Amino acid sequence: MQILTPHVYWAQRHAEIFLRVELSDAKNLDISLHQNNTLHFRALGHGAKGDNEYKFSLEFLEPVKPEIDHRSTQRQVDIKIRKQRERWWDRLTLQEKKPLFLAPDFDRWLDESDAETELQAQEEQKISKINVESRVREDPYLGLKKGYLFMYNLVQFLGFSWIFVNMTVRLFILGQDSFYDTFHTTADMMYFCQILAVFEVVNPLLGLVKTGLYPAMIQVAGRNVVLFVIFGCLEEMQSKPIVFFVFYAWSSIEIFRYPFYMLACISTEWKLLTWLRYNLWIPLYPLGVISEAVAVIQSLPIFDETRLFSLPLPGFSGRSVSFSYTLQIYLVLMFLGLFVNFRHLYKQRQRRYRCRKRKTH
Ligand SMILES: CCCCCCCCCCCCC[C@@H](O)CC(=O)SCCNC(=O)CCNC(=O)[C@H](O)C(C)(C)COP(=O)(O)OP(=O)(O)OC[C@H]1O[C@@H](n2cnc3c(N)ncnc32)[C@H](O)[C@@H]1OP(=O)(O)O
Repeated sequence: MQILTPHVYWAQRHAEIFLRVELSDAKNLDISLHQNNTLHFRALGHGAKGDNEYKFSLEFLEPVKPEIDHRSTQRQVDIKIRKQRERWWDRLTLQEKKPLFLAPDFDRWLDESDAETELQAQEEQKISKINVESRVREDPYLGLKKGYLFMYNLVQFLGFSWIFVNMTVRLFILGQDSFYDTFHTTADMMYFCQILAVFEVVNPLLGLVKTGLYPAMIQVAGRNVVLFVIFGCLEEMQSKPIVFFVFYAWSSIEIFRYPFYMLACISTEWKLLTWLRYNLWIPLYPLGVISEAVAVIQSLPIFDETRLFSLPLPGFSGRSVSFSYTLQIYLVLMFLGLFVNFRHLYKQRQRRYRCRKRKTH
């Protein structure tokens, strides 16, 4: 039997060296370290030249620790070696010329600055773990708070799911006809969910969640104006198709946002759900605001006609200022609110993916 050299791929971190030996079903592994910096490898396995004995030696640039971790899988042999001094190496081997059988492992490859970022992220993770653990020790009501938040999110999730499923099923069955009675079929549940949504503002006020207070206020107040004032008070608005678009935009995001929070309460994360929570708003938020704006615009002549909520002018008997003027100011506020919340959601998204990127690199 010939003795051959396998292909070896390598990568490093500040503290470790990773070697991947391309040898499947490796047996009789003999991996040893000599004089602190020379690795000898010998094994029987299936490599580039079929079933054979393969071996190689590597004299490392600097001394490494004597203990070697290795794991043989069906496809390869993974070896992890710890450096004696935690520092970045310019190359793997003492000899400047790279051995022919050695190549970078691009699956694991990081350059020095990426490796530093990874190290930093690991440190931050450790610190936040310690913080969480100490918070758990410090806060005797943490379980109660998490339980309350979990229940709150569950109820909202069920409420918005009911609305979303109801509207979707009716859309499939009735087509466009379903637009006209969205309000009559789903308003009670929407009232319930949006009254409950006042807790979106209460929760950060009580320090239960890290939500920005103003974005939450804008969100809740903005939706409740449309729901209770525009749709709730004007019967003429209730049978308009725009109700469908407003309710659909709201419920489409909430069926993902609330389960995302539920999982956060039990320290769990589903990548797809996180992705949906932090991306779906990009098309939905402008669509939602545009739909709400259309609803407000459609209500203006109705307020002019019915004089509902109009402000009596003192000294001008029988004359009043129509509520539609207030709503026109509100329309401007809406777009300011859209800007504030869009920026907030964008920052939340950046924050989430910055943390994730650090974790996965
Ligand atoms: C009468 C005067 C009226 C004046 C108002 C005038 C302006 C009106 C403007 C109206 C515009 C509104 C338009 C709107 O209605 C349109 C739509 O909604 S369209 C549909 C699309 N919409 C969306 O996508 C927005 C959905 N809403 C939100 O995302 C939130 O409400 C918002 C406050 C905007 C942002 O959320 P938040 O700041 O909480 O961000 P995060 O989700 O990243 O959470 C931060 C951390 O807090 C934890 N958290 C938050 N809530 C909970 C909870 N309930 N349970 C558990 N944990 C929670 C979350 O996990 C994050 O923690 P970590 O950082 O550790 O991950």
